Amino acid sequence: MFKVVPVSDPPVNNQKMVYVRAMTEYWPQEDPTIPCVDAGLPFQKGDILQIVDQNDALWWQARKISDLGTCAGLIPSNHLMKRKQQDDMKIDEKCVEAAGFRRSMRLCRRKSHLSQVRAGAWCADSCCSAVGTPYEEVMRYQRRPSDKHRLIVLVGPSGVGVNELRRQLIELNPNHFQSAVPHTTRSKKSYEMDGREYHYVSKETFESLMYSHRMLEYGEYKGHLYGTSVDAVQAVLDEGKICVMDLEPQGIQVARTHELKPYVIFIKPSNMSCMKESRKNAKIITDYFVDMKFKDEDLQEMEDLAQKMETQFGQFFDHVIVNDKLQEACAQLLSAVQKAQTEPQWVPATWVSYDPES
Ligand SMILES: Nc1ncnc2c1ncn2[C@@H]1O[C@H](COP(=O)(O)OP(=O)(O)OP(=O)(O)O)[C@@H](O)[C@H]1O
Repeated sequence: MFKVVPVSDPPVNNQKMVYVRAMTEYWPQEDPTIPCVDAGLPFQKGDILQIVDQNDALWWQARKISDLGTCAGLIPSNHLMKRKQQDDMKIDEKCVEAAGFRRSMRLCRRKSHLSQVRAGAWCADSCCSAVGTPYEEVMRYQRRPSDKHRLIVLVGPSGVGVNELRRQLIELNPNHFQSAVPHTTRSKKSYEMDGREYHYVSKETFESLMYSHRMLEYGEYKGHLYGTSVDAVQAVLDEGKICVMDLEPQGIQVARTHELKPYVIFIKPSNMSCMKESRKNAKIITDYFVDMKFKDEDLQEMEDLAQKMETQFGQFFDHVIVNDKLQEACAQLLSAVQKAQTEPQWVPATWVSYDPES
């Protein structure tokens, strides 16, 4: 049975329009259970959908907001999509593959301790999100000038230029952009100052932050713990500045809270031939060598990892920047960061209607 909904504005029957972010993808052609393939609406992770009708328990009608002029199409209801995901054994295969993500020792982040400790978490986190919430209800949010700034999160495969872009952005206006000061359990060096390079804390203090979920990411390196706390980010935001941080992608879900309202930017490598040209003088730091030149296999590895990140975490990316020419990427980053703070954006509905009492 179908209900035919004419394309109209305002909403039919004065129903409140519901908007959702697709946390998974859907291809009607590959779904043998859809009542009418031609009526199906294909969508990708991260697409924002306007739900036109959700009266049927199994099949909803929706439009993509990028294409509101077109007719609504059929999509599986929340309930049906969850059931499909649970039945779909492919999810398990993806997990096995994801669990194999390792940054090589050769092309390893300086914060390699983080990736090593958290590598196993990629699998668990991504699968939870896959079977947990097929659709996340979203609303338009526009930051008022009196509100704190949104946290800017940069994500990307190791070596793509996340740190370089963050550095360049901060250099443009250090009074406006700032990184959060990380915590460490290692002892302070003579030239360092508490609260400048790091917050130097005991293992007990660090662990209590970890267990009370106040660490956005953390890991161990040469026997010492390192991490970035929610409070360190808040301290930057409380000063009226924009906090810019890079995160491993599995940390995105931890950061996605009403308090931080992160805007996630994925930094992506361009194609191999462009990368070979733009990175011919670039240097990377590995666990063993400082200032190594990029090899072809490093660039290939970067491309592969970027693809996997997009497949697994693309639903969380608010914006994507291809980092080919550095100055262009930097200009794009500045513009995206400004838009995130001044223009309406889709965010989880719970961030807008947040009730601290509930
Ligand atoms: N668009 C670009 N063109 C040329 N060189 C670049 C570009 N982007 C970054 N680089 C250079 O590539 C190298 C690696 O960049 P960066 O350290 O920022 O990588 P990353 O993504 O932070 O990874 P890691 O955490 O492993 O260092 C640096 O030498 C940086 O200056």
